Amino acid sequence: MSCYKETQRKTVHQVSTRTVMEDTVLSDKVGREYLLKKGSVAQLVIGVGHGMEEYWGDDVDEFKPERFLNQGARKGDAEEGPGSAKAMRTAFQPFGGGAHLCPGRAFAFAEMMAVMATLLLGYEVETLDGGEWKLPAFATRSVIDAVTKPAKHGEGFGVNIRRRQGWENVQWKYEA
Ligand code: HEM
Repeated sequence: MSCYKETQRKTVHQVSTRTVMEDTVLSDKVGREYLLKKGSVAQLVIGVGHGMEEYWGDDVDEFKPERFLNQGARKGDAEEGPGSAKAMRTAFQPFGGGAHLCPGRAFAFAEMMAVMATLLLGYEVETLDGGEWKLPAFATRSVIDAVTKPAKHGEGFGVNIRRRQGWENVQWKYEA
């Protein structure tokens, strides 16, 4: 679960687009005000909050699933600031929020868990040279990328997959 969330944090870069219905003033926590004019288009880039040190701490650039461990137990924590359960909850919006919160999120989660469980149970997955797996560098992303891609189109990032011994003839069936 924590790997799933950390992968989303590092890769989901969706943009929510809204039309401003009325002149609206937003203020930030240092008191600066921003006027959003009626009729203009506002875009909220989810990946920005996913990469801000003030929410995640100075290890924000690392792939570190442990940060999501015990999140349920930490829910009521009074602690604030970088890396706190509260800060992470505020910044972590892979499925958007509010009226347009992704209705497919449970389905997407079930699909990903099914694929991961299948791979872990039934297959051997190895790097091309048989060595340790390393997180690839990410390509520079633009605001229109929903998901961050590996640099150089994933060059050198292949894996060998084969059926695990004893699981060669297993047929997989998924029910929801
Ligand atoms: C990991 C996979 C997915 C991610 C990261 C994701 C992310 C998002 C985000 C961020 C939004 C909000 C967009 C906005 O605020 O304008 C959204 C909306 C939406 N998603 Fe997903 N989504 C995923 C999978 C799915 C799946 C599997 C389905 C359908 C089976 C789906 C259907 C929708 C629909 C219909 C909306 C529009 C909801 C509305 O406007 O009220 N999504 N999604």
